[in-house]
Amino acid sequence: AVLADNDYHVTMWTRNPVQAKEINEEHRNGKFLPDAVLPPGIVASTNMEQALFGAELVLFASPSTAMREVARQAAPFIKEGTLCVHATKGFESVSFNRMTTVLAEELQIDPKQLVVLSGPSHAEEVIGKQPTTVVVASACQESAERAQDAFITPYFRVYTNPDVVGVEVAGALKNIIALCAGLTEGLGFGDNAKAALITRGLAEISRLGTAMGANPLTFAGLAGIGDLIVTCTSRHSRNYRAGSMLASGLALDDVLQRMGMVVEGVRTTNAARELAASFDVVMPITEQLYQVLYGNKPPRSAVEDLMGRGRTHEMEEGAASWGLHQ
Ligand SMILES: NC(=O)c1ccc[n+]([C@@H]2O[C@H](COP(=O)([O-])OP(=O)(O)OC[C@H]3O[C@@H](n4cnc5c(N)ncnc54)[C@H](O)[C@@H]3O)[C@@H](O)[C@H]2O)c1
Ligand SMILES: O=P(O)(O)OC[C@H](O)CO
Repeated sequence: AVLADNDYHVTMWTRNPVQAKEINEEHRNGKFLPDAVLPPGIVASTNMEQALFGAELVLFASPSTAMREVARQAAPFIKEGTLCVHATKGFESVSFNRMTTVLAEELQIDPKQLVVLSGPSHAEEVIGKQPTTVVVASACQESAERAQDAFITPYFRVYTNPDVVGVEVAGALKNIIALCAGLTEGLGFGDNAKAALITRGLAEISRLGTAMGANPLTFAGLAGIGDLIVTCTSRHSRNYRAGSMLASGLALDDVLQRMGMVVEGVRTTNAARELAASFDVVMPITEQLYQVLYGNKPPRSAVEDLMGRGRTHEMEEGAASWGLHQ
């Protein structure tokens, strides 16, 4: 819808013919955005070749689990020089690859053509043209600026950033903390607990991200603290809502069934735990959520264990010195 507002001819690809028909004939996407009317110029197709014909920009927005499969189908129809942007917030299962890695492998294009778009941007508000800010990151400044030009509108402000790793890692990991924020709300805890999760969550996201090669400052930006705030506080967040349902005692499978939409934080918790182990990074919140999701640990015990951890310094080892600030 943002691209259509910028006068692009937009074709959406979906595997679901009923959804394509609804978009084409009623300009609605009822299951996902029930209250919205789509710009009438948007066309939907189940035919990948038709959808990508002549495209100068392709936006991949599948769940992370489907990215490789969708990119593989798209690859034969993407021409040289096409800008490939993705808005997916997660890692690939098993390989724990970032999404630009998956896209580079499947599309066989120069990584300079790849861009990640991330930040606090619930679709329900973007479609209503509510003021929203996002970041586009690419290894190539020109590609980032092409994406910025394509997406920027008076209600959708786009910043650029060269830190692809940081923007992708921040966007994926914030969903873990949002699940936890929903859990604490469901347990009846208050705003102090939520603020603690956001702050200490940001600390462990930054630790893993910098170990993976990110610029620490990215985590103070839109993809980092910006998306953490919105996902940990918004009624639109599926991760937050799923966390709150888990706290009510529902089994994980039942929660996912009821959500009927992707809850990226569930798989990302496993991915982050594995990445933390391989980069030798401590992620206590992620570890406790993993035990709740995959080890049947009662959420209340997880909170007790987090609160009862050994005493630590707020900053990284060596990042602060008593002598300097007294
Ligand atoms: N919804 C938001 O506000 C929002 C904002 C920014 C980023 N994201 C990210 O975008 C990604 C997608 O989220 P969403 O909200 O659109 O999820 P969703 O669950 O609402 O929709 C996912 C769509 O992908 C389709 N799909 C699933 N598996 C597929 C496959 N194998 N092949 C083809 N299509 C498949 C589903 O049928 C559905 O239409 C996620 O990584 C999410 O974190 C979402
Ligand atoms: O609904 P969620 O929890 O998947 O969050 C959607 C977006 O990532 C918010 O920026």
